[in-house]
Amino acid sequence: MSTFRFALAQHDFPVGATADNAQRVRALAAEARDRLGASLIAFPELTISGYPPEDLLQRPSFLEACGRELAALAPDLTGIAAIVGYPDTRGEVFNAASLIREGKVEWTYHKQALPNYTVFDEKRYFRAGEETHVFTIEGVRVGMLVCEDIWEAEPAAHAAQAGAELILVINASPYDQRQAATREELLRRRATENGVAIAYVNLVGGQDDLLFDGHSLLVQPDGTIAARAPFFEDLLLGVEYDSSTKQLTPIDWPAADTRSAHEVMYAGIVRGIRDYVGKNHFGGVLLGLSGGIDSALTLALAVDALGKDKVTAVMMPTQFTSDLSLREAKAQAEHLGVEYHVLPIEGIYEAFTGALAPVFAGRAPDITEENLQSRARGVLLMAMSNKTGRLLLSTGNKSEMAVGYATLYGDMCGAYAPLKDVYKTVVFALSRWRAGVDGAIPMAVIERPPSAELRHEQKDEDSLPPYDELDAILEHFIEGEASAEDIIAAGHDDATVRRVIRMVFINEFKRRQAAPGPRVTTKAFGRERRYPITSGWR
Ligand SMILES: Nc1ncnc2c1ncn2[C@@H]1O[C@H](COP(=O)(O)OP(=O)(O)OC[C@H]2O[C@@H]([n+]3cccc(C(=O)O)c3)[C@H](O)[C@@H]2O)[C@@H](O)[C@H]1O
Ligand SMILES: Nc1ncnc2c1ncn2[C@@H]1O[C@H](COP(=O)(O)OP(=O)(O)OP(=O)(O)O)[C@@H](O)[C@H]1O
Ligand SMILES: NC(=O)CC[C@H](N)C(=O)O
Repeated sequence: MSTFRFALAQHDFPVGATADNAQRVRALAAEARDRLGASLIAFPELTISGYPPEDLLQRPSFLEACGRELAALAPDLTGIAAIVGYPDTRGEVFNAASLIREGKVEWTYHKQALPNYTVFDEKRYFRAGEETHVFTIEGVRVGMLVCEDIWEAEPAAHAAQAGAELILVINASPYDQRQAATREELLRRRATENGVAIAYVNLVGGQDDLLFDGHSLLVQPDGTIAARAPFFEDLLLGVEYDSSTKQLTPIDWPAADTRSAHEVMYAGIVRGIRDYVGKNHFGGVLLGLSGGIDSALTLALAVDALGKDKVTAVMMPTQFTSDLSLREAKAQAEHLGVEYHVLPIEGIYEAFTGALAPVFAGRAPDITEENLQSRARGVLLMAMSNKTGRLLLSTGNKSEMAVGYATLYGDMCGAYAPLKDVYKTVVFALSRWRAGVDGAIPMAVIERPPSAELRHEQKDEDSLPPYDELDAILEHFIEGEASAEDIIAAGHDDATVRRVIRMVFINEFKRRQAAPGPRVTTKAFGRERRYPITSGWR
């Protein structure tokens, strides 16, 4: 009979911070040994470099630094073995996991399955490993896998055939709204196919447009989930494996997450803002607060991420700004306790149109004048960003980014776009939930009809289909890759479908210039959906 105790480090390992990441390995290994009595600790995929390091992997000096940090860990980790991920360079580069035990790097495993789809480009950087690896610790035979390895059947099967009774998978698996369910189903399948227990440890944190959710898992050989760690929290998790019963037992895990899917998405976006601002060393954020729902939700998210003292909201009214907008923007800013300014832009707008009058003589006002208002706001917000060192959040949502309903160099100004991958209908759902917690978003803002207030009595629905309909069409087209005919066959109006699809195609140029924002759906704009700007295909 043999039981052994190990630890899973569900933690953030920021990209490129090689020395800090190695220090975090030392600290967590000591804590796992002393507090949890663990004889092994496993860290997430590419621990030292962070994930994904992208083209840093093409710099020899970066690869050397990763190798150096890994080697320097060996003498420091005493009384506990550690599995640490890093890019291993041997002529070619491998996505590797090494076991450090008793002062030396005992072996190194190379990831066999390299993902090269959706947000992953691993074949651009890595050569695939070809060997199964099973090792013994405290009398238990453990199979070593790295992330995508478990998404294919063979690596786990080969480890089981080589005698593994427990499989340890270290991961950097990004969040999307369906991912947790997909992973669980997959892990159950691998456990039952091979009659092995599986311990799955995942990275946490925001990295540019990716969110890593943690949500580490323990799976019994019969496919039962023995434990689920909460989403988006840094945790050191203890585990006991009993080889006489082949069961895993969580030691001291926090209660399982009971949050709804929308609450988890909200928590992910909060984490994304906090990590983007913190890891890029900004003192805070600012945003234009219009009295509409997108900026109201963005403000609530920013305050939840950073605290009220690090957030500035600016109302910039014109003659088209309604009393409701002025009242509710002020009410929300006061309720949340953020720094709040009112900067009218009427004078700036008149100066612009006055300067342009000689060139525009004889031309009727049109969208040009609407865009000037949006751009005047962008100029003021960027000036405030320059002066205060606060980063500008842009407030556009996925529905708007899809159809180009935003002004280039206007409301598209900004460094990070928290709602970039959130459809407008989901903006409503998240806002209703958040308003219900403590009134962080005024109900009057949620219930009013969406309007850009760039001319009198303007409503979004004058120029766009109702958001329920728009989002349903967009989801078929973007996430589902459906054709116009498929979407029409699903019950949508022919002319509307064709108009929406046309808008998505012709607005690629705007999306290429848009700020990054956290990915929450199964197909986000950006690295995951790369369309040509110049294209004859409609
Ligand atoms: N293929 C292409 N490649 C590169 N650049 C291209 C281009 N096509 C146009 N352009 C350029 O882009 C310009 C047009 O883009 P842009 O200046 O942004 O202006 P545009 O797209 O014409 O207008 C902005 C749209 O956003 C809506 N809006 C604005 C502000 C807020 C909200 C809201 O409620 O959230 C909505 C507004 O109602 C309007 O539909 C053209 O004048 C041209 O310079
Ligand atoms: N009066 C205003 N004062 C401050 N910022 C504004 C104002 N009007 C627009 N903005 C900024 O421009 C963004 C886009 O605004 P707009 O109202 O045109 O569209 P929207 O998509 O309906 O957004 P929202 O729901 O926040 O109003 C807003 O989210 C806000 O950041
Ligand atoms: N880093 C990886 O190998 C991740 C790929 C995997 N399919 C996932 O999303 O979990």
